Amino acid sequence: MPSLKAPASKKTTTLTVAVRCRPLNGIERRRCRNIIQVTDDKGVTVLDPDLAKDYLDRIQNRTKEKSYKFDYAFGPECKNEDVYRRSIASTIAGIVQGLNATVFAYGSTGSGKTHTMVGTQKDPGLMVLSLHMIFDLIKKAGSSNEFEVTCSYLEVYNEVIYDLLEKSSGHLELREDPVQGIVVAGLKKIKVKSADRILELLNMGNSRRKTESTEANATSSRSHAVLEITVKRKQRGQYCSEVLQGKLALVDLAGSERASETKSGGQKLRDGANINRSLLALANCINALGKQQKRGLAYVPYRNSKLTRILKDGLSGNSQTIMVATISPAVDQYHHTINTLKYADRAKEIKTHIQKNIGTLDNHVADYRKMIESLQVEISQLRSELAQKESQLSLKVTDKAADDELAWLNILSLEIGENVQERINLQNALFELEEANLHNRNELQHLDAAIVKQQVGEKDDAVVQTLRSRRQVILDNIRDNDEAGANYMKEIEENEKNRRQLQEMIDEAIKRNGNRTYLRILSQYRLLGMTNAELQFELAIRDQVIHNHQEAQQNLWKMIMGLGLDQKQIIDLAAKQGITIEDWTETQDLFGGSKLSPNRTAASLSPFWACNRNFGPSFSSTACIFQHWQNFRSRDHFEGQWEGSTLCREEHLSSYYMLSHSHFPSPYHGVKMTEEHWARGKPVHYPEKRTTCACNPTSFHDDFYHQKDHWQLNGRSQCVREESSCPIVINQPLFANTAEVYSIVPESERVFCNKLSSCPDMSTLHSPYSAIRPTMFNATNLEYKGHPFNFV
Ligand SMILES: Nc1ncnc2c1ncn2[C@@H]1O[C@H](COP(=O)(O)OP(=O)(O)OP(=O)(O)O)[C@@H](O)[C@H]1O
Repeated sequence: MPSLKAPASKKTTTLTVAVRCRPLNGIERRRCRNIIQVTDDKGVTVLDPDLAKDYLDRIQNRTKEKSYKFDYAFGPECKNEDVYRRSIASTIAGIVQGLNATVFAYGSTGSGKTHTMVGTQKDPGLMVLSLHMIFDLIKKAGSSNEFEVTCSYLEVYNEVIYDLLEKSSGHLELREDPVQGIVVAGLKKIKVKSADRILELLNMGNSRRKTESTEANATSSRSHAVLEITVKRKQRGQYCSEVLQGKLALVDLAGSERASETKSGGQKLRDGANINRSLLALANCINALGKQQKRGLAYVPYRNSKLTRILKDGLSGNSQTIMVATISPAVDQYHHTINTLKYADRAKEIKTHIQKNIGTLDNHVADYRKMIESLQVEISQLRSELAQKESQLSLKVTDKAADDELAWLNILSLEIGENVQERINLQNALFELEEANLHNRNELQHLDAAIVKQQVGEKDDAVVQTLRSRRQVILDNIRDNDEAGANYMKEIEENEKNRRQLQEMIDEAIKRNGNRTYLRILSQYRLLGMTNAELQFELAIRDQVIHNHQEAQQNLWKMIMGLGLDQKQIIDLAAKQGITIEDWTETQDLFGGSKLSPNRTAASLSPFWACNRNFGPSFSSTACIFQHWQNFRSRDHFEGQWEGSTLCREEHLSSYYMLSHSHFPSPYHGVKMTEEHWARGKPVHYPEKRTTCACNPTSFHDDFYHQKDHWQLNGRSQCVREESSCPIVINQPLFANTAEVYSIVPESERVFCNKLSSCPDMSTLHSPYSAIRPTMFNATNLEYKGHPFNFV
């Protein structure tokens, strides 16, 4: 069981924003006026672009001149070295100490992003300078430390991720790892021993990067490039020393432009639209994050583009982040310049949290990761086998129609992959939105209570006014988030429609074709099956991490309980720290079984419950379903029994996870119940041992067996007792199936099943209180087990 570890110290910091103005180029010097003044090492003034002002503007002193202050400002005379030394170097030094950092250049096309990040031979950019510094620091650290440096380089082009260190990279997908955050599955990570080796790789990657000549820039980057350097540090010769892991992401964004300005068409126009989509998503994230500091929980739409998902950590997670906003001094770039400075100004508000990454991986998580790695190896083997078979096939193929068909199938399989990824992404977005709104609703409740208290008692108008305006902000957030949720739902519907179309196309192809194509489809399916398995393992890891967190939280609660504080004192103390206790009953078994706070509403429950309620069947049936013990709480039968919520969770088709929620009668997990544990239908003794079980549904029935007085599922007792009036009392087995969740409300001696989600009608049960998964307790099953458990 994981123990509660003292957390590594976390420091909240704001994004560092540096503005850099490039010099006018030859053509601009002849044709344009310079409108940028870097007033000091922090200030930038954009002069009014209109020299000929109309009379009214002049007499009213109206001007478009604007001044800004940033952390750093660099004029046209500054070299990359100056930018690096003043604004970046100290952050880079943290990488070898186990800290994360992100540096990205943001600005319109031709404003100098690539010049700043990549640079030239004469004026090497921030990527090159950072690498040299990292290796210098490693050298200085001496022989007592052991270092491992790895490097990856990717580009996002037209919303597809490519590996720039691979000669002909396929499409790569993003994966959400609960420990590492967003990772790019299959991205090559090369171990490097010197800065020169990385520079070699960098040059190779840059030569593969998509660039085009546009009206605005002769070598305009059409893709967003991310160079990531990971530095692991360990004390040499020590068997079990801490491993520090620092990560540096250096990002060169593609240029944003208007199609009309770049005079682009065709493919270029498509690139432009996708580039702008990513940049728009980035701008929206900056907006929301900037706002969030002032407004509470507004949803941040990271999921709207691959770029923002990749940059998520740099924008709000564990990273010291530096934004270099690049601007052109040319008067005809006035609007772009103001736009860039506006976002740079907003970005100053963004907060991130920096924390040393100290190796503390649990063994089982590492095991899962190994499994994923071996699966990935298998997938890549399968891919190359497939490629081999295809080339053999194509040697024999003379028929053009068949070739076309194969090409079509290739596109189709890519589309299937994208469709699945998109659906997962959208559903995760819904979860996040729901969680954000849950916090908002919670705060709303507290605010309402505080307003009523003020109005009834102290009557301080200023306080009431402040509370009311905060309330309005929260209401706005809820509305915005609900709107975003509705849009995501629409996108899910659209995605589902596409999925059906793809399925129909495959069915049609199978019907029409002979052996070869059919086999090909099967191979593709197998490949997708592997990817699916990989995704399920990701979920398993996530569940495991959630479970560990719950355990750690429980230990924390124990500690708090040990201090002898009562419920109110704890809530007050937590509120002072800005912490809202959402589910008080989670703590109740730690209070020695005392009953607490029965008056909860959906808003104060755990997020899982509310997500089920708010999104209804279509949401829950595709993501996860949760059931709440609350259904029973008001009933007399349950006086004195547990009243916490139970979380049952099923993900995808092949894995079935049941997480112990601490207030679920967790003392019983993994423990066989015997007579002495029961008195008048209630448990009287809490054994100590706890486990969480995970089992495969195919073996569900076999694992679930009945013994004299208890049912047991993979080591978890289900507490069954026989009574004369009703044959079996099942006290608390609550199960969720992908599309079926039932609660059973006790009605005197009878129990009625309530349908909570889409499922066939359920019969009435002869049992005072129970909730069951019907597929498990069907009549045959019970007859087979020899129990008089009757369906009416
Ligand atoms: N600080 C600078 N000093 C000298 N030349 C610069 C500077 N910044 C940019 N340039 C020059 O301006 C031109 C455009 O710069 P760059 O390609 O870096 O722009 P960009 O913002 O990356 O454009 P895009 O978004 O289209 O890729 C290049 O020729 C580059 O050498």
